[in-house]
Amino acid sequence: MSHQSDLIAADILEYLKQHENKELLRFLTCGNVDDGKSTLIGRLLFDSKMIYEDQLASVTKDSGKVGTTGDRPDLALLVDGLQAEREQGITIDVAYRYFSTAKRKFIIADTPGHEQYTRNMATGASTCDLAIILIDARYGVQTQTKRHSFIASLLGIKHLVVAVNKMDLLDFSEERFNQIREDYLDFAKNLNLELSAIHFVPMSALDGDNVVERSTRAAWYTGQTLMEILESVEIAKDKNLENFRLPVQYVNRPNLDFRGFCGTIASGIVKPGDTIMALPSQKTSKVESIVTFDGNLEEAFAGQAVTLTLEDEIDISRGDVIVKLNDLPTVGKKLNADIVWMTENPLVPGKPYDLKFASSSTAGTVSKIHHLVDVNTLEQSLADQVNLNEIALVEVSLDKAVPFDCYSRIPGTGAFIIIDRLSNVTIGAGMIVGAASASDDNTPVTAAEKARRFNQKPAIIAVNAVNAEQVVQGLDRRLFEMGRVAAIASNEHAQLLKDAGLVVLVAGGADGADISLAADQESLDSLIADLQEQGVI
Ligand SMILES: Nc1nc2c(ncn2[C@@H]2O[C@H](COP(=O)(O)OP(=O)(O)OP(=O)(O)O)[C@@H](O)[C@H]2O)c(=O)[nH]1
Repeated sequence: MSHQSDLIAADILEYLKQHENKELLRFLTCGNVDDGKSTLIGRLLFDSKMIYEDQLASVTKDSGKVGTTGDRPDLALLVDGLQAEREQGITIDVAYRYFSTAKRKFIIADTPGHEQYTRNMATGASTCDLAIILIDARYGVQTQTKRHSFIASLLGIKHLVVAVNKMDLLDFSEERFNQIREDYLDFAKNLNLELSAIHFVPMSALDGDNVVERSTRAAWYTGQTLMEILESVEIAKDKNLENFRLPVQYVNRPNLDFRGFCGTIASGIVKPGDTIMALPSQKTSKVESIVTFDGNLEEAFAGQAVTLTLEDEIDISRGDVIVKLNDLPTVGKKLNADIVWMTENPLVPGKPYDLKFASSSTAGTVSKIHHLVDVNTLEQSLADQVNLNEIALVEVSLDKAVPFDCYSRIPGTGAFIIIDRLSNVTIGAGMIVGAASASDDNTPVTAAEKARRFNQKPAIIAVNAVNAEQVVQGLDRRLFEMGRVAAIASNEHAQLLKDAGLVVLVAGGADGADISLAADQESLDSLIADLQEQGVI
């Protein structure tokens, strides 16, 4: 639903244009049962005039019968459609509500509390920019508050609003508010959160103090109201514009003359002329054009849905990732990740699962549980299995090497889901912490460390032989196994790679080949020995 605007009557096209260009903020609300979550959402909608009159009339009528607010409309009933379904036992993991104000568009992820909280919250939070953590001012920071905050930090939510609610019951005591803020900050310093990005707001969702309208009862509070925060918190700079990653969702080939790779840019910026590499094939080319519905773009960045066309006919399929040549993700078979377990059957090390990454799917196992994290106390403990709603740091071993990033840097290519092979249901979600090397399996190797190593001694293989594809596939595997990333390039791009300061070996073929090789194991071994001798790998 959208706010009322005079422009709707005066110039509907202009209104629609403005609306389309408004920034979208996704947030989620979390709190204990009865902290006032439904009342708060109802109040946000009501005070921003996003309730239709007939809805209000019906809520007012129902309030007398089933509400908890006497003869005032019980705004919690606005959020009741969901509740009714819950009571009928229909499982709804996350409900999304949409609204807009003159400044922004909003999506609220509303997750039911109760026993399955971790799973639900992880699902709702994974795409959110901001989380509202509700605290009942009478009870202060509770175990649940800590749990929600931990999950929010794990999922990389950058902005938190701690809504200290029901302040009307405590006469808007400044002292109580400050105490809660201190308690919360004391706990939050152990989390991966920027403390200065945490907002605290004293409010009464029931009476509307500091939700949309400024409270007259808390004159001591000079900060923003909740709505002011939601409308102004800076989220544009949360986007990673440094590391280009385009997971390919679809290959558009309407006729023989056009081949475009479509997807939503997970991070970074791309321009025509950029040299790119497709993973896992490691073929390189240059961006020819960035095509969108509204015409070609001079550049595109994180969050935009685009179609790239390339200068060369290279083979890229759905599930591949397009990256820039000078900024590659880690490619490997072992990684460390925080995982949230989402099903009754516990996670057991060694059991085969299917794992789905932004770019590709593969079979694999959890090879080691480093430790469980108690979501309430943040304490770590050893365990031989992970149960429903538990969170653990684990090592994952994959059947084939996949490209990946650290979740904290690039969530789009730093997350994966674990799928049950029989039921095809998602049973876990993982946030990648870094690569895990086979030789040093106790110490996580971060993606940055891996990149550093890679940059020191890159091994780029350029090929033009007829059977080179086959050869390089074998070579790739060996290089991956040795913890090195190799790249395949056409000869044309070999020069580009050289210009970029990378080591280039031209394998096979005639023109100017440094090394020629055939597709047999012996040649492969000798090539590897050569590379090792030269210190390339
Ligand atoms: N005094 C006071 N009561 C409030 C306030 N906010 C909510 N309440 C009351 O607290 C009770 C619980 O509110 P809800 O909004 O239903 O709480 P909830 O967190 O959504 O609870 P669940 O939907 O059960 O998860 C209701 O009786 C509300 O009227 C507030 O700011 N002040």
